[in-house]
Amino acid sequence: MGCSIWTSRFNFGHLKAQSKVSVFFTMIIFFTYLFYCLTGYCDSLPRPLYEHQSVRNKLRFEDGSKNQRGARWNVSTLRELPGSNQLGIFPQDTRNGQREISSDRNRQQVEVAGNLSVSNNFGTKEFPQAIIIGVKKGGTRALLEFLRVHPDVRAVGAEPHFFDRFYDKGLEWYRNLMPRTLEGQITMEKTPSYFVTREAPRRVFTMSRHTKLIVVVRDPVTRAVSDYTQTLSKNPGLPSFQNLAFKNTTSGLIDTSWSAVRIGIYAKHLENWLRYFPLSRLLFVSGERLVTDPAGEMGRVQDFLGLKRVVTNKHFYFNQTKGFPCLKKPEGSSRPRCLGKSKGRPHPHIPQDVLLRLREFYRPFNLKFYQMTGQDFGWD
Ligand SMILES: Nc1ncnc2c1ncn2[C@@H]1O[C@H](COP(=O)(O)OS(=O)(=O)O)[C@@H](OP(=O)(O)O)[C@H]1O
Repeated sequence: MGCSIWTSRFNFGHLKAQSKVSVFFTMIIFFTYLFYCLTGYCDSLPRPLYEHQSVRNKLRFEDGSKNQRGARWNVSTLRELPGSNQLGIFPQDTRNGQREISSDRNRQQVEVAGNLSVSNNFGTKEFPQAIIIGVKKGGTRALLEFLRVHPDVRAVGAEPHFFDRFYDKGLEWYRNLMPRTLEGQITMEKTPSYFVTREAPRRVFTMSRHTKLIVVVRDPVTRAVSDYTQTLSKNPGLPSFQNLAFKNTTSGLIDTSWSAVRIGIYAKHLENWLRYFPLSRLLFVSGERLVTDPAGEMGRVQDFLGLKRVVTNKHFYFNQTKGFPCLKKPEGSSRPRCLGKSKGRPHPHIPQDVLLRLREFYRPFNLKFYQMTGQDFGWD
């Protein structure tokens, strides 16, 4: 029956066999396209530039202005935008059940899995106005994830390592790694090895002398043990901590060529940065207080960055099992999340006399660092 309707409506009798075949295929293509559009995929086709612009012009902040610093997006306007759901603008539409920010890689997977935010599609890629330059194992990941909760902060998840490893790729390469930002939002990245890279201060200065620099510092002895723990986890055959820390165990001479020791001589590395940047461009965050009072430390960071104090006590809860503060609602998710297993892991036992000797070694450098920064971190 269906077949007879088909033949009565579309009588191809007068056409040659070849023409019949081409009409048949044209219709298949047409109906496939129609089906595609009905299921919503046509929205992903490229649109003319002026259409993108008009979409962008539709974006307004809640107070009615455009691009105003500190203002929030008018979410209802965004919901009305064509294709907004396909862009995954609203995290609640794209939850993927992942609870831990377990690593840089996972962070990116979370983003790729559908949590593309507004700024992934609108705005421009800018050089970072602020960089977390160190220190390794200081708590840099925690700080970056806490900052990403702020609506005016957009940050790269992975460590770009531009100013130490990939400088020859050029500044445009670096800028391209950045997430898109809207006016009023700041771009950030974190690469803890910058703090100890000799060329990094000059290179960052060349990019912009106005770059704000954040250093998360932690008791250098605990930091060294944390660093050692990380290397040990990748290489279980590693010699003992004391074997690596001392040039000679009987003389008790510290081996400063071991990076786990060298990184903790903060005063020496800071001197390098102060050749290019005034102290006012640097903020020193206490890694210890970031654990005991994350909201307090975040207050200082937001002030330094010229941001409204949005990330406060209400964003954190203390996870008893992990023994660390975790986020109630990290960026792009509405579920509580702690940092991954490699953050806040147990350290191996190091003999007390070894730790005391190392503490003694660091004392003069710590005092110098307190003087230089005007802050007493209380490690001694
Ligand atoms: N909220 C929260 N959750 C988990 N871990 C936290 C947190 N805040 C600070 N820390 C401390 O961060 C230490 C890791 O520092 P980094 O992120 O700078 O490490 S890395 O250099 O990026 O590898 C990590 O070091 P370890 O304890 O040695 O694992 C933690 O002590």
